[in-house]
Amino acid sequence: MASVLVWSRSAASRLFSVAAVKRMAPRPLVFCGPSGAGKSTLLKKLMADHPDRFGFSVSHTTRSPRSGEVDGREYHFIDTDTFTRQLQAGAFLETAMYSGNHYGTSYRALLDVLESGQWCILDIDVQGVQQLKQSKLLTSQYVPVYVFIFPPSIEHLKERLTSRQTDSAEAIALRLAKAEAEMAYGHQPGNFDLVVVNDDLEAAYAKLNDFLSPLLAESGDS
Ligand SMILES: Nc1ncnc2c1ncn2[C@@H]1O[C@H](COP(=O)(O)OP(=O)(O)OP(=O)(O)O)[C@@H](O)[C@H]1O
Repeated sequence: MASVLVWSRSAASRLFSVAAVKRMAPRPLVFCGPSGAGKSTLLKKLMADHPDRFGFSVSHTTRSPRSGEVDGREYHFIDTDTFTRQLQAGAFLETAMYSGNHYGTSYRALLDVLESGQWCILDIDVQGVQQLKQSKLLTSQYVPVYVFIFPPSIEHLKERLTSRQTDSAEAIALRLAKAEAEMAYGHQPGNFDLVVVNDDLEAAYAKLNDFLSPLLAESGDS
């Protein structure tokens, strides 16, 4: 009887520690939405409210480094042949092409952040989200949280992109053209765990934070 009790205690503590390990696992946080919807603005607030809980993975790109950019810090800068080889070897979780250059998030880059104990923010477009949803590693081991940020309207989006003053008129037109299809994907039920309309910034942030805070608490102190 005593030995059964001893076994039960150790079994219970084993079970408890397995549950604790599961509970502790940080998660990939996927942020999607049209350019100018306010993803970076909301992420900045989230990171300020939960210091040290989030990290960004370092992507690979075939574009040339800009002045001040350091290989391995802003991006891993690689040539097209290397990108193609790594892509064929299955190194990337998601890839995209912008302005004639390849970009990709490698499994390794994501795992580096998660294994350091931080949630990993993935600010990616709809194609990236679709690729991520195919990933067996993510669905079985690391379950992402998918968030979509909507602007109040296309008119607001245009106004925000224009007043941000970071893009040419041509680039803004391209971003707006892409926005409609992206928002249609965001509207489809089941594609995202949370959708937020970023109209009033404080209200939008409160909705995001109310949703994420309990999830963060599950994987450590928030
Ligand atoms: N709720 C809001 N009301 C008004 N302006 C906002 C709001 N949220 C963000 N903005 C402004 O809109 C502009 C676009 O926001 P932001 O750069 O965060 O968008 P983004 O989705 O990260 O875009 P991108 O994908 O191009 O990086 C910024 O100038 C930002 O200050």
